[in-house]
Amino acid sequence: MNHTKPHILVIFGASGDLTKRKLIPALFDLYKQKLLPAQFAVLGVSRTELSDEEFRNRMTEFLPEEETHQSVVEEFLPKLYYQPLATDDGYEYPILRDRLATIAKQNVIAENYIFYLSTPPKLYDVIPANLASVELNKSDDGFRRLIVEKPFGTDLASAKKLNKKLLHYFDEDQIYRIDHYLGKESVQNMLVTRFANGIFEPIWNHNFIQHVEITSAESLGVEERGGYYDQSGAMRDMVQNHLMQLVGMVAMEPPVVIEADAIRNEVLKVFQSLRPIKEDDVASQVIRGQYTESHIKKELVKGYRQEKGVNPESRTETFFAMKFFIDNWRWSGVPFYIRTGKKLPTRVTEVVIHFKKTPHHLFGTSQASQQTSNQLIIRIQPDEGILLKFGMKVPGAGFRVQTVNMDFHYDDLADTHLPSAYERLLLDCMQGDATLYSRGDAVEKAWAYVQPILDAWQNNPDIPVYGYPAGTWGPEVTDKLIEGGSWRYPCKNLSDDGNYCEL
Ligand SMILES: NC(=O)C1=CN([C@@H]2O[C@H](COP(=O)(O)OP(=O)(O)OC[C@H]3O[C@@H](n4cnc5c(N)ncnc54)[C@H](OP(=O)(O)O)[C@@H]3O)[C@@H](O)[C@H]2O)C=CC1
Ligand SMILES: O=C1O[C@H](COP(=O)(O)O)[C@@H](O)[C@H](O)[C@H]1O
Repeated sequence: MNHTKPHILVIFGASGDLTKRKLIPALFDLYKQKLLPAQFAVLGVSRTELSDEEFRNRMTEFLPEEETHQSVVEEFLPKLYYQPLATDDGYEYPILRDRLATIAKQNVIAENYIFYLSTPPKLYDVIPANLASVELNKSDDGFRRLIVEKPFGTDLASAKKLNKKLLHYFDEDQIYRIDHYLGKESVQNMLVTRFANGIFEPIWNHNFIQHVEITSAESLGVEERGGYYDQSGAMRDMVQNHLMQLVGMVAMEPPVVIEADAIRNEVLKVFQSLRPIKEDDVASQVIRGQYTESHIKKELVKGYRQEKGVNPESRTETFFAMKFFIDNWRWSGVPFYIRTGKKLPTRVTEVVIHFKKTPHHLFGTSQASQQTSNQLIIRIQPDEGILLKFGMKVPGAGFRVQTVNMDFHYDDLADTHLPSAYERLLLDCMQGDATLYSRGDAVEKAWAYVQPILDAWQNNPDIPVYGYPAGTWGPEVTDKLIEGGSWRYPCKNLSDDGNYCEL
């Protein structure tokens, strides 16, 4: 059943990269699956002069080419409209209000509007103010929702300021702060793995878990985004938002119900329980790195400082790793390790739960032959799935133990469409479900947690930025972060490791 009410989705920043690469293809996929209401329209808005027809033509390039879709594409395109507008000029907003009313009338759409901010962040407070100036922010007759893209500020102070401004014009329940990691099917599956399985739930705590490792690696560098990235770095780009949200999902208590506030309350509690990092401990608990020139598969690869838009003396981190603790009943004493970086050997995001070893060594005399440490690997991407590693007897004489795999891959499910993160999140917002969107208080709490790290880096130039050759797993010193253990070095396929590893 389609629970989505008729509405118009207004995309600010419609001539930009995100709109063409992610938003329009996601909307098309929803349309194809008949998940959009019959009365639905998209109004693209930005300064570039384009007609409706020109906008439709531009977007066509980003829709799938398969012949079977051509008729669907032809049905979909007329739903797209375009309005050139100086988005930062309040005087132009009556034009927007009138255009919306006309589209609504033409298509018999009730005046329900979603405003998507896909512009440079400097407009995130300007556009809501301008919408309010023509009373597009509130209505008694229809809904008004605001989707805000990341980044939500660049530090704690700016995040608070942004929240305050947004809340001046929209209520919290109208605001949808997007974190596309929460839209990933495999991230949501973490809740199901944890809370729908009697075998996992009882052991998900400090009694059974030795440590938790979270990796989000990218093989790409900064590509065309050097200018943006050099002002941001891995901490602001990936850690404060996506990785913190993953930590929330792994560590949260069971919510009372699967509803937005119940889940978001539990995520907030995790952030509230993070043991604060002291500025003085940053050098030992946190590692930052930057990729340097190297050869990957015999090809010379640029170092970060040679990338377009990057300061040749930049100290911006393209790699980040950290050890931290969650001081609550469930996680007392369990170290968490996270790492993320660009130009690492492969693109992979996964959570590895390392279970404690058995209390007594029964089999064999050497450490290696006696025990395996069981691992549960939740693969977010690619090859989405779950892998359990456990010890089995090597057939034959004696009792030698070897580690074997039990795995599930989403790909094995026949005919299952894994929705893209934007597809899922857009649909949720259309249905008024904010469960997979970040709440303002949690965003601020996440910033508050990482702020001492940013301060330490700013105040203490002696904290090193370690170099690592592009195509490697980050600075060598990262290996020493995990006490008594080592990082998993994942391959493209979830189940591969050891002697065979396709990257
Ligand atoms: N691209 C991506 O994959 C991701 C992007 N984001 C975030 O989404 C937002 C949009 O990103 P992206 O599409 O890549 O950005 P682009 O630079 O490609 O597009 C920016 C858009 O904003 C419009 N715009 C309106 N007013 C202004 C103004 N005053 N100055 C500059 N541009 C203006 C531009 O169009 P015009 O010049 O015609 O007005 C353009 O359509 C950013 O905040 C980014 O951080 C987040 C995650 C991923
Ligand atoms: O938000 C961002 O995420 C992407 C990584 O997203 P993924 O879905 O491909 O894992 C990252 O490349 C980008 O720098 C960052 O802004």
